[in-house]
Amino acid sequence: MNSQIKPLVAGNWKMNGHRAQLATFAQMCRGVGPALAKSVDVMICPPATLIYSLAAAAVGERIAVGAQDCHAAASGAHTGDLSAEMLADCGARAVILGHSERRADHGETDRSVNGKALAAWRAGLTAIICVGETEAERKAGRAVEVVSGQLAGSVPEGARSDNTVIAYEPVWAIGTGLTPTADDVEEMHREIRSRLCASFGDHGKDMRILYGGSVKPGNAKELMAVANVNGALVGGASLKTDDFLGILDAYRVTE
Ligand SMILES: O=C(CO)COP(=O)(O)O
Repeated sequence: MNSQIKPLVAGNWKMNGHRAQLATFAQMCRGVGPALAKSVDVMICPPATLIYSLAAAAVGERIAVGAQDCHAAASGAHTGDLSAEMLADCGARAVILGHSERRADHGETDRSVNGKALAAWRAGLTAIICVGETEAERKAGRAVEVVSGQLAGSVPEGARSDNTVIAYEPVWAIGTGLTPTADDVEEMHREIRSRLCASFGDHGKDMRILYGGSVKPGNAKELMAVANVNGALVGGASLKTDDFLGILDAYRVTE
């Protein structure tokens, strides 16, 4: 286990969940006791429609609430968009940025993600910046090059370990049940760490690097034990209490 950095397990609910899922969130909160919360930070990033209610339900609990995207501006004529300030106002503490689904569906670029990260910091939110190669890029032997380029373009100057989290999510592992081998994860996370250290010095050393892509209770322990893996960004398995708590078991300390 990576001892000196406190890991973070964040659930990304994507475009799933109605108000009925408040009950699921309450169950999850009951499953995260003080001992577990000592070894891992836990977060759920619901769709924007649920941020306020989940954040209200999270008061006094050990699960934080985050968002899935923000606009780079603080306010203005941007129909349908939400600013980082609005998300913070609703109780979000962090925002996922540059997820591959947003890069694919909404044409987000490293440059736009960079602007959104600055907006997140401006509003006092932690930016969870996603990077990851496609299957074709991995097969072409370009995975490290692609991820390095995304890091260089998406993570603004001034990134610190307390305002930025990196999430490595190979696109081909998202929602497919496929995961890279532990060796492949280790290689990529080592590469990401060395680039973060080169760009951000001590902050790069301490910045959390999450792994995301088909994390399940059955593989969490192995993946979370890989060097420089400081937690997980979980999609499908974060929608069900048992699955999510099963992933968190990777951080339960048995006495
Ligand atoms: O995209 C993801 C989290 O952001 C990963 O999704 P899955 O865990 O469903 O593969």
